[in-house]
Amino acid sequence: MITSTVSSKPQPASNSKVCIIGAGNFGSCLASHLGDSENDVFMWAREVELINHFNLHHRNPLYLTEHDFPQSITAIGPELPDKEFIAKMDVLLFAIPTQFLRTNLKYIRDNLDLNNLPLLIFVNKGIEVGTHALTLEIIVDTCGPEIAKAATFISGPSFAKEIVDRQPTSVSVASFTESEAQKAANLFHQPHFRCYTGGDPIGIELSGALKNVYAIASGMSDGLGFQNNTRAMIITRGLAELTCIGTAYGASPLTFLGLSGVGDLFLTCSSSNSRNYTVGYRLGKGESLEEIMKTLGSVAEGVSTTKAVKKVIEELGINAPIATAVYEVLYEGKDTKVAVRELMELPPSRELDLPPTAGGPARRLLTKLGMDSSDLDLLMHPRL
Ligand SMILES: NC(=O)C1=CN([C@@H]2O[C@H](COP(=O)(O)OP(=O)(O)OC[C@H]3O[C@@H](n4cnc5c(N)ncnc54)[C@H](O)[C@@H]3O)[C@@H](O)[C@H]2O)C=CC1
Ligand SMILES: O=C(CO)COP(=O)(O)O
Repeated sequence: MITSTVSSKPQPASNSKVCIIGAGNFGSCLASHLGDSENDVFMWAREVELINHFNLHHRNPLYLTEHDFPQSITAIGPELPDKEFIAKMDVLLFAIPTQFLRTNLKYIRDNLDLNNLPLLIFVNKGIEVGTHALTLEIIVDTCGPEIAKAATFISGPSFAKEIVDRQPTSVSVASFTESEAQKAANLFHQPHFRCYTGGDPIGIELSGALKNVYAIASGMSDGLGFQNNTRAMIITRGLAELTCIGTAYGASPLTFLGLSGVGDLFLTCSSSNSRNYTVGYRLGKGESLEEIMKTLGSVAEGVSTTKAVKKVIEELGINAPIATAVYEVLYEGKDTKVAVRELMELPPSRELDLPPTAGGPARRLLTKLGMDSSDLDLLMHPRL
């Protein structure tokens, strides 16, 4: 396992000071989860009305509106936390959509002290449009390699609403710095919430981002009126595509069999509680993407990620027909029924073929992180 040279704080115990950047469905869900176990939680929001309402009523007026939040949470904002505030935090957790992360990190970078770094956790599931960068790369670009190596990623089948209802849930937690992943796992662990640690942050990031694209495909199929066989086909072929893209990228194929991979793929492809599934379902019913986006009321990362994935697939020279079909429906106006017919008319092919040459994008990312090619072997064959 690779280690970072930043000097991070010791294991946060309960009574840790946690600052969550983002007060949407997942940010406020995690604030509630961590507030439940006696941490001092500060939840940053952009919306002044949300902050005032939350501090008065311990309810979020915009997201998870029925939930009573623990008294130990204080809403802060709309200015991002300053250096003095961050210096007091044991944990800084980012729960905002991927497309807004770079701007916010650029600001926060100047307020981070490398000699007294809080545990940094990222839970967003997407790929940046334009750069097609993973979150790890956004962190290297904005905060430098040492902070990126210490960053920890949490991903897996975890609807916000079900976590606050204390439904038994498990997630994957990965970092290049094992001790940071372990700290995050200990922090989040509760009787209804289990964490499994691993050393393939690139793999868990790719699975979290890509499953959203297949959730759109699955929703589309259900919206068109197809039934269980078709959904099972999309989930299974989606897993094959996802594993193929991820392996060519430089992640471990085994990661895609974990909670962040098949676990989250299965969840979001089969539930109308998923926003990405819902986007697909409504497209299948004939609504326009524009109308859906205007009325969804919450982020569906798969919509922007599909654009970035198209670039990744092209660069890798990978055949990913389902992701390509989703792109054509979302961005080239292809009719959903035509997309399905074309997919079904593809010639027979081998069921599972992992790409022979692997690892270009991951190798470039590791170079940015100051790691070498032997680290890629570690990444592709990690101790999961
Ligand atoms: N909702 C869920 O069950 C889960 C969500 N996630 C991931 O967490 C991330 C956040 O998702 P949600 O909280 O569900 O989204 P949401 O749509 O419920 O909330 C988005 C939050 O981001 C904030 N935001 C919007 N634009 C911003 C900007 N320019 N700068 C800073 N903040 C901005 C909004 O004010 C809001 O607080 C996404 O990447 C999502 O895929 C991951 C696991 C589960
Ligand atoms: O990632 C999620 C649950 O694990 C949430 O999925 P949606 O963003 O599609 O709602």
